[in-house]
Amino acid sequence: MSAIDRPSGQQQPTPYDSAFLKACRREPVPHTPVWFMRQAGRSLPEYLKVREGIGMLDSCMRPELVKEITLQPVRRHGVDAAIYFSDIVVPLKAIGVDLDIKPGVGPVVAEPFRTRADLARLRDLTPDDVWYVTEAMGLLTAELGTTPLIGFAGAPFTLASYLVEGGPSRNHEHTKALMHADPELWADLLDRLAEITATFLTVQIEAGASAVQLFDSWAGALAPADYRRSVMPASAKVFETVAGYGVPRIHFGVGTGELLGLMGEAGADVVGVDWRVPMDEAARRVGPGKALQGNLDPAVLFAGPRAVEAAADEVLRAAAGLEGHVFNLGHGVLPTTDPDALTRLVAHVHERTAR
Ligand SMILES: Cc1c2[nH]c(c1CCC(=O)O)Cc1[nH]c(c(CCC(=O)O)c1C)Cc1[nH]c(c(CCC(=O)O)c1C)Cc1[nH]c(c(C)c1CCC(=O)O)C2
Repeated sequence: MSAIDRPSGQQQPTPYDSAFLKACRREPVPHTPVWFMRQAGRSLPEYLKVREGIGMLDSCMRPELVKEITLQPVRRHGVDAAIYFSDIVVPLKAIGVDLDIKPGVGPVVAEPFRTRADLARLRDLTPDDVWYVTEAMGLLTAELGTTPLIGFAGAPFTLASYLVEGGPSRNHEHTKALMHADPELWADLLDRLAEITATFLTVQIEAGASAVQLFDSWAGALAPADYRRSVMPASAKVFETVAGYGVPRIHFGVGTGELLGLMGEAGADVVGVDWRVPMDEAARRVGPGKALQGNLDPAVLFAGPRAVEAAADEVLRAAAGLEGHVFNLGHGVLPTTDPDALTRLVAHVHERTAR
């Protein structure tokens, strides 16, 4: 039985009836569910402790450690979902791309992708390449019980940006240059990445993920016409490949106010919204038939409890008319965030929205 099937008879309870999955399916909820992008990580002292002396990518390949880090924010904050501890570049590393995650910088690729010959460096991903994901997810779902586990992957465009730039980039100039100068090579590159990403998500769903999120973090750098023509087909292919499992598919990017409609159209069930667009306006842009996730500005968490509550209430007011709302930040938890501010925020949203 997969994690999303409705439990029946004497079977173990599953996450199917959790507030998070109900909100994703746009069903009535007992309270608005909350989780935070980057909830597992540097804001938690218990994370820093277990990660001591272990590289980021190494830590992603140790199932017991992944289990512990994934569970930490669930235990501490009482969030409504766990997000699997990994990184968007893990599947690329798993097929042999020479890359590392540099602390304070992000993913750095030894030899940037620029030519057709580079495509040969992107072989198919197989489940065996990421055996540790299957193992860690098995450990996690056994422990999480009715709490849903969210799997994730980087979207083809965001992965391509790291590969082509060779690392984090403000302007994505090499990536956009390739997209415009050699549309055929660009399409082939994104299609390769879509296949790898789809396989990576499939592995996670088969191992028990109750929902999956596609992070197209840097898609907001694109004009809508370029997104539609040169990026959306690859992301749509990813969503289409995993559609048959029936697990909610979340699609998120930063600065994507002008792309929200297209990001829904790409095949998402839930569209992630950053803090720049109010939730009611985001709902208009996305259109009917989709749930929304978001969108408190992560920097507001530094403003003290009263200001955080006021800002959270504003998000809830704007989202009040939505059919499905998953409360989240508009981007990831900032590393210096006070964890207690997150714990208080979860309790506040639950209290305010209890029905
Ligand atoms: C763009 C992107 C990356 N990785 C990810 C994205 C998309 C989300 C987003 O837009 O923020 C996704 C990601 N990365 C990580 C998670 C874990 C799950 C969670 O959300 O709690 C998730 C969902 C762990 C991580 N991934 C990384 C860390 C920090 C490294 C560490 O703790 O040593 C963690 C906890 C490293 C990483 N990896 C990446 C960056 C930009 C960084 C930060 C670099 C830095 O500032 O040090 C690439």
